[in-house]
Amino acid sequence: MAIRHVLHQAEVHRMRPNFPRNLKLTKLVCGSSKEERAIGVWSTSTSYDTIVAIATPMGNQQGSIAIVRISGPLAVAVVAKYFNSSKKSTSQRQNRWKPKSHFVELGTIVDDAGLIVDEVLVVPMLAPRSYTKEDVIEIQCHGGDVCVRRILHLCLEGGARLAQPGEFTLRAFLNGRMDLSQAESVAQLITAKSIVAAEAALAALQGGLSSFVQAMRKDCLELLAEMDAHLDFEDDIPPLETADVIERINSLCFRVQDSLKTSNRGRLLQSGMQIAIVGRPNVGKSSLLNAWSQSHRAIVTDIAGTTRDIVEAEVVVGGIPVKLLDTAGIRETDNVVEQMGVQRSEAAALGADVVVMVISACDGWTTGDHHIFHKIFSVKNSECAAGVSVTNFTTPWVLVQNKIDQAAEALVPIPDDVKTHFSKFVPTCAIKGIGLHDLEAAVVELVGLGKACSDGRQWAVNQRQAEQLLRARDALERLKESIKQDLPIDFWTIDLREAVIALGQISGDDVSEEVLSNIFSRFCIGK
Ligand SMILES: Nc1nc2c(c(=O)[nH]1)N(C=O)[C@@H](CNc1ccc(C(=O)N[C@@H](CCC(=O)O)C(=O)O)cc1)CN2
Ligand SMILES: Nc1nc2c(ncn2[C@@H]2O[C@H](COP(=O)(O)OP(=O)(O)OP(=O)(O)O)[C@@H](O)[C@H]2O)c(=O)[nH]1
Ligand SMILES: [Mg+2]
Repeated sequence: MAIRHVLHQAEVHRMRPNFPRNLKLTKLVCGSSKEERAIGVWSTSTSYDTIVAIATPMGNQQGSIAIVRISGPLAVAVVAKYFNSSKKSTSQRQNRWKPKSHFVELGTIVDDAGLIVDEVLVVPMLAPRSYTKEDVIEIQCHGGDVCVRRILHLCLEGGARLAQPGEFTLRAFLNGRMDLSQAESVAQLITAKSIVAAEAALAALQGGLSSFVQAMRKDCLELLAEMDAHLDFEDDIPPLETADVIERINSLCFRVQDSLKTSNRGRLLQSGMQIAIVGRPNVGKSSLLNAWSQSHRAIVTDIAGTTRDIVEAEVVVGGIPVKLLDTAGIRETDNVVEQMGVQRSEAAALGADVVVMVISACDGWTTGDHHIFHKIFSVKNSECAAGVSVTNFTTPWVLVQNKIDQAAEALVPIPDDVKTHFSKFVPTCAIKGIGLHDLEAAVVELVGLGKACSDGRQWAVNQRQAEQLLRARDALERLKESIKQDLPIDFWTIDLREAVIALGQISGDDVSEEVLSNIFSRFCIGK
């Protein structure tokens, strides 16, 4: 039968310091009935039951060692049922296993029938000195699915329940080990596909992003307190200095904007980057892809219209994986196959994170170039205007002027109205590999990959965090407007409160159950 505890809010916060204060919690459930398990990640993990999961990969890869991790008040009791320590003297004398925190113990796992299941190492980490701040026991057993699954089943029979995805880290968050942005970075670290991405996640895990956001939230709260004091005791305190308030809001806006700048980098670290190489036939797009990827992926001939389909090559730019897309030369054509190729080229350019447009330096800027540019640029821009990207990040365009070996001058004149839309101009000679270094440097700079090094900040915000930062920024902008229009202080506090809530959605101080479930359900089991 399930045991139910009814706890007061104060008691909840004593036991779970990071429990979001905006969530009303009237009842904590402790038990394992079907009905209670069906309540979901949130409700079950706010209870005090004991969870267990396999923390190491399962299935396809065969590891030599695997770890079963248990966390919760019954962790010691569950393991004690099955663990037979090789330190016989103590365990036999007291007839009960007494784990010593942070000391590894060798022994065997023995099932109810007395059969040895595996020889294991057990690592007890007793509350609060553990990842979840609860009693945690790790059982390190032999790899392969059999041992680890048998031990998992024993733990389940012994009184633990299977952990939901991300539930260990959810507990680490609720119990005050880390804030929400740090918890999110744990998932980012596990799924990182490059060293740079891992470094960014680690910087956030170490609290870089948390302290930045928490400092902003604290400043907002202080300002809010001053405004509230004015509303309550207007006559007793000197009036608010508008200039001072505006200055403080400006500083906040600047910091919000500063952190938003990392969001494009965050997106690219998470998912990699696609660069489309577009241009007229025969300007040297395929030669450029081959030179950049140091391969012969694409066929190169002096016949215009050689490339008909998208040709992909993988390179690493600024530490992140990049997919280069060589496309069919874009031109008006009656050939059906070539027409389809041209459509694919345009689609590739529309989906790319960076567009590299290649022209031939010996031909200069031709009407064909003009046509291609306007066609793709107008469609891509209308997408941005429609709000496809959260941070209004517009895709950078790079103009590569190829075949400089045959041109009279390195940089051909480009019409002014076109020139402004290109962020970088790079002269190259694809067949000799000249200018590729500059091209990479241009891309790194344009997508903000280099910034981490220059100001020492490595973390980058994810899409969810960027959305909240935008919300905070808009609220602060509205606040400035209200002050300028001399609206009553009540109006100011509405916007400022909104900024506080938005920042609290990043730190986890103000966060809905739905958002938490959403974040943690994307973790892997055992984390
Ligand atoms: N075996 C194992 N390896 C692991 C983890 C784990 O949980 N188990 N980690 C899980 O993510 C990561 C390491 N992170 C961890 C962070 C904090 C604590 C911890 O127990 N902290 C306590 C105790 C510190 C002490 O007393 O030395 C604390 O800070 O209070 C453990 C692991 C990666 N490697
Ligand atoms: N001199 C010189 N020739 C080049 C250079 N880059 C490419 N070429 C030549 O230009 C011709 C066309 O090169 P490709 O790379 O096939 O051109 P493309 O833009 O892919 O052409 P399509 O696939 O038809 O759209 C080939 O003969 C290349 O050897 C360069 O930098 N200098
Ligand atoms: Mg080609």
